[in-house]
Amino acid sequence: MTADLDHDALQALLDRLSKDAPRCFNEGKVADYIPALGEVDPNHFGIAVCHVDARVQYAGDALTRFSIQSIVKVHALVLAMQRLAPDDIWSRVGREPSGQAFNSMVQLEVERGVPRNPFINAGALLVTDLLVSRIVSTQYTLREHLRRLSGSDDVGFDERVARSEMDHKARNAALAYLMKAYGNLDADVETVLDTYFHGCSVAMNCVEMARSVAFLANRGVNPLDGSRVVSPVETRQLNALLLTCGLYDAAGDFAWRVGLPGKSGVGGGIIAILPGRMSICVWSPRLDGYGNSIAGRHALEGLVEGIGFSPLG
Ligand SMILES: NC(=O)CC[C@H](N)C(=O)O
Repeated sequence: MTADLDHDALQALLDRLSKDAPRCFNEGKVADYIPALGEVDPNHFGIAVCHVDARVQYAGDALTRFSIQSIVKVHALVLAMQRLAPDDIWSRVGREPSGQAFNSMVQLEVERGVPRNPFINAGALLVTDLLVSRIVSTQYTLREHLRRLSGSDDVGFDERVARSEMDHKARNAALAYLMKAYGNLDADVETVLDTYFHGCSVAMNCVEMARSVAFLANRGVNPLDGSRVVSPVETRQLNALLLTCGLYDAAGDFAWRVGLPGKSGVGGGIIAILPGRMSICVWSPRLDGYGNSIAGRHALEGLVEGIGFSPLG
């Protein structure tokens, strides 16, 4: 097993992945259903890893901030797990892969307003509802949570992106109202949407993002400051959910190719966890039809191959 590539060998691997990434730049396109996201230069690529001893290594545009979008669904769920009893969460949202697009409506109707998991849009709206119903100033709390986890105290919302999402809210609003109609959403729908869109709008770079999820590689402890984020059992549960549901209806293919728990966002970011070793964040804005970064996924395949180890064998 070569899981413990030394510093220089891993750096050489990250540099090579970054150099090879432009090969993917003729495929896929930037998410433009949120107009403010459509303005991003599509040909960026960045990659960062955060080791469980808090050391960071990176290559490419790893210090350029991007819209974290659905990756925030992980941080929002963690906040809910910190503040609420398990039953309060899991009686309202499932833990099964959806096999449907991240913003699909069909299943939600058939399953009477109970989202399949917290990582599709309906599930994240539900988690947001849990948060806004119980926490005063959820946006502020979420921002502080991200700042603490990433170790960057200027991480914040991109108001232009949040507004752009609100201006094009129809589908997310439909999901939220459908849950409301089934009695599975307590708070005011517009408040839930505004809070959810602000979470999606947060701008972070690959280094900040890798740091913010390093606790998932470290049995629930943030290696930056030694603070406990979640318990070891909750860490395992979160990683299980990431592996089965983190890339929506491409979760099976991602597990097949990369073999790591992961979460993508339509800003082109993907996080992945190598338990016991490191967290990873890649970013490249061109997306495939599932809303996942093409160059990002390729790079993660290359990284796992280069490291020669995955928790799946
Ligand atoms: N997959 C994503 O990143 C989707 C997030 C986006 N803000 C949306 O709600 O549509």
